[in-house]
Amino acid sequence: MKILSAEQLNEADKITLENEHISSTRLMERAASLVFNEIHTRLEGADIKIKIFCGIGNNGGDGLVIGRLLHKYGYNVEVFIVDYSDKRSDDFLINYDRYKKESSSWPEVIEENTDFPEISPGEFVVDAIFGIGLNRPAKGWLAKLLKHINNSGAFTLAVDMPSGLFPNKAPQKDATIIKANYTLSFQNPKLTFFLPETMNFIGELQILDIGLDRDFLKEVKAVAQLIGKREARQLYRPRKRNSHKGDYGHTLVVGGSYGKIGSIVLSAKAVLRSGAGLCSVYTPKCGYQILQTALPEAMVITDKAEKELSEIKPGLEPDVVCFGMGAGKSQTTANAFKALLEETEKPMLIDADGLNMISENMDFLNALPKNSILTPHPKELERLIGSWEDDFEKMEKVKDFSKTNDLILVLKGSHSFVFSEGNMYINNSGNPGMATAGSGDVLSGIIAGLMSQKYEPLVAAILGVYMHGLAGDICAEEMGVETLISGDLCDYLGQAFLALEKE
Ligand SMILES: NC(=O)C1=CN([C@@H]2O[C@H](COP(=O)(O)OP(=O)(O)OC[C@H]3O[C@@H](n4cnc5c(N)ncnc54)[C@H](OP(=O)(O)O)[C@@H]3O)[C@@H](O)[C@H]2O)[C@H](O)CC1
Ligand SMILES: [K+]
Repeated sequence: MKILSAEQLNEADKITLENEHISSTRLMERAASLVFNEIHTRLEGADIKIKIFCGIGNNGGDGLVIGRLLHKYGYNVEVFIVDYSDKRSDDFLINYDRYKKESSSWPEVIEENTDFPEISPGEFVVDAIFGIGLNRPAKGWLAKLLKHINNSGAFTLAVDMPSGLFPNKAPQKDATIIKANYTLSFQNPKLTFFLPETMNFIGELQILDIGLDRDFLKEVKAVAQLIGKREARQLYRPRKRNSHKGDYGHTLVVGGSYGKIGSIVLSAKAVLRSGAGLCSVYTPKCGYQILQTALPEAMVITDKAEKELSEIKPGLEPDVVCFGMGAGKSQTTANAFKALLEETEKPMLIDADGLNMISENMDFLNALPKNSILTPHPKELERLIGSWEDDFEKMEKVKDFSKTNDLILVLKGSHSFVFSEGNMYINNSGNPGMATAGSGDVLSGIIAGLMSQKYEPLVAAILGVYMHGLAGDICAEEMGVETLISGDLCDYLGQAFLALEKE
């Protein structure tokens, strides 16, 4: 699904009105009715106190329509006009009049602190103060009102966006923003819904298709692509019936050091569980028995050194090399890594200590095969590209870094991001249970396993990140987020592939 900016959504709005020959008031009615339906379906007429806070723009107009419909269906609803400006929009005014005509009570107007209503924890708040039109931080009594709502403990539903959050810009450090329990957003998700600094404001997210112009939405260049099941399924290639293990490639996992052999066991297991035909592991001598015992399906080749990688001479030609997990970063290993980079022509996957060694020897980047994949977590990323002011600066820096160096960068996080050629893909599977030791080693193995099956590196990165999250989601459903450990992710990959194939 495309993530669009406020400007693009306003443009879509305009084109829809022209092409459908409808008024903006009709479109508002359509959008807000969908929000009403969602509320009505869940509340089923319950006698719960509903307070709707409406701004004076079109987000506020939506709030008035929702209020009118809830009133019509007999809900216990109170509407408040948050009067932060006298530039009321036309559709706000039309719906303000309609609300007054069709409802027995008139909305209360809030103009200062003393007008704030009391809100109890058991109430239901609808936040329709600001939508995508927010263009500066909320200040003064308005910011206090947002805090008042946040502190009430009431269940808060945000219409289109939590008020105070920009759709495609970082908030100021001290900004006041509605902390929604649930966000019903129109047509397309907005970028700040997925960034680490702002994702916690939206609560649970649901996108409502309000029928904006299909052709426009198809053609417009997205700010980013959100990768869900539908998108992942389009990338997935089911196996042909008539095939053998040679068709699915050979992955070489290189890494491990004394005390860190578990990392490559996890990666190698994930390589095989994601469908690679063959997996070899190149590791210091101390890893031999562990690997042969823990993963008999893998072949093991050992370095001449006992405890660390000293020269990487596997004597075979794999389809893809997955390097770095548990490798350590001694000078000996760094030299071996540099030589490996220089000898390898096919795109590689580099993780963990491989990334750290690059950060300490940035000239290694010149030897990295084009289209290789780097999979840093935020700390490893910082070592690679330096620090950033906010999520937006980080994204710009990563885009530049991946473009300048002709590589694909997977930034791991609650929503992992994939960057390639200036484009951004945001993963929408996964859960907090996956923040556990070795989770990244499994991800590297999945992506490398897909690469060896001749998925293009970018496709392998996007699909791999999605499958990793999906395995985690299925696993967490069954065992809970606390209990999940990385080995489980490998074990649940099978269910994840089955779930992907299912409609
Ligand atoms: N896009 C669509 O397809 C549809 C959108 N709908 C809804 O419309 C809103 C967007 O409405 P809009 O009127 O553009 O903007 P807002 O309601 O979010 O904001 C209103 C005005 O508030 C002013 N503003 C911005 N920031 C502040 C601030 N910090 N303090 C005070 N005032 C502020 C700003 O005007 P200025 O001229 O003062 O700058 C805004 O214009 C969208 O989110 C949907 O809910 C439709 O109903 C369906 C179609
Ligand atoms: K809102």
